[in-house]
Formats: sequence, C-alpha cells, structure tokens
Amino acid sequence: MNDSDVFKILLIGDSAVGKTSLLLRFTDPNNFQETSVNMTSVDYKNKNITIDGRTFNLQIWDTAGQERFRTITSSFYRGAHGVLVCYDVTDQLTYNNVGLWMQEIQRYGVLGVSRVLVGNKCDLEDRKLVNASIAQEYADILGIPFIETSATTGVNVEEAFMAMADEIYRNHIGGSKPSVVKPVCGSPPRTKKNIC
Ligand SMILES: Nc1nc2c(ncn2[C@@H]2O[C@H](COP(=O)(O)OP(=O)(O)OP(=O)(O)O)[C@@H](O)[C@H]2O)c(=O)[nH]1
Repeated sequence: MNDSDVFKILLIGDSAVGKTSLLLRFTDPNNFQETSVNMTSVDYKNKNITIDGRTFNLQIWDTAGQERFRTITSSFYRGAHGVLVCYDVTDQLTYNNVGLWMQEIQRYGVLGVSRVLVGNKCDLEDRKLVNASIAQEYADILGIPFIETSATTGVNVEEAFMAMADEIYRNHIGGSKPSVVKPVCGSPPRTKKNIC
C-alpha cells in the first residue's frame, strides 16, 4: 500500500460527545461495549475500506481527552486529510462550539482538509436539542456533508466514516464518487455534489 492510499482522519469536538465510541464502533463493531469506552485510551485505529474497487487504509485518530484542556496541538492536525467534527445532539453547547472547532481546523489543518459534520447520540430522541435542519443548513453553507449518528446503536456510523473517505478520495485523489449520506437517523439518502 502506498502512502497515498493511507487517509489520516481526526475525530474532534467537545469532551464526551462520543468520539472514542464512534471510533471503536466503526473499527471494531463486533466487540463494541459502551462500558469499556471510558477506560480505553485510544491514539488511533486503522480500518481498510474500498472505494471504486481500490483499497484505502483509514488511520483514524482520537484526541484521547486532550480537548478537555484545549491542548490539542498543531502536531495532531499535521498531515490530516480529513476531520470529523462531532457534537452531541442532546447538548446544545457542544453544537455551539462546532464553529470554534472549525476555526481550529483552519488554524492548524492543511489547506483543503476535508470535513464532515457529525451529530452523535441520535438514539436519544427524547433528549434531542439540536435540530438536524439547523446543522444541515450550517453544513450546506460550509459545503460539507452532515450526518447524525449513534455510536450506541451503530446507526450511520459506517456511513459517517465512508462519507469522510469519499470526501478525501474526491479532494485528494481526484476521484469522482459523490458522497451519498443519509444525514438524519431514518431519513432518505441525500447526494452531495457541490463541495468546494
Ligand atoms: N446514548 C448514547 N450515548 C453515547 C453515544 N456515544 C457515546 N455515548 C456515551 O457518551 C459518553 C462519552 O463517550 P466517549 O466516546 O467517551 O466521548 P468522547 O468524545 O471520546 O469523550 P472524551 O474522551 O472526553 O473526549 C460515554 O458514556 C458513552 O457511552 C451514543 O451514540 N448514544
């Protein structure tokens, strides 16, 4: 596998939005246990995926709690192809802070880094505070995919990482595959073609 076939992907967002859970659910779905998430200190995990018949290695990095102290350094962002910016759909503040995380990406990220906006914990329907249409509007303004996920049930987790991989594939490799994302838990798929 060439270096160009490795996609470095970061998970960022406020503390406790479910970044580690998403990472573990995606990379090891059969062994996913919520109880082990808090005890696990993850740096990064790998998973191979296929796009247009070509295999790519996703190297997915977790902040391992550094964001609590706002000590994410520029080295974390170095060489990143894509960033999943995560918030918790039941916690308005984590959504309000998404703009700050976008600024961090601009400040430290490489030019043209791909982004996907992820609203996690969509299984907690009764406690939902962040309206998906507001998040979708924001993502549309930025020209990036938006998707709601649940690391607990697994809903849309694979789709979120695949949307990220598709973005990187198109932006960095020059592939033409459009991201097809099902943004809200249970809504019909949506094709995104107008990414800058
Ligand atoms: N209901 C529900 N709970 C979730 C979901 N994802 C994560 N959680 C819970 O939310 C809490 C925080 O999850 P983490 O995966 O540790 O979140 P994090 O963003 O990595 O947190 P830090 O390590 O502080 O950065 C844990 O108790 C998880 O079990 C989800 O999709 N639904």
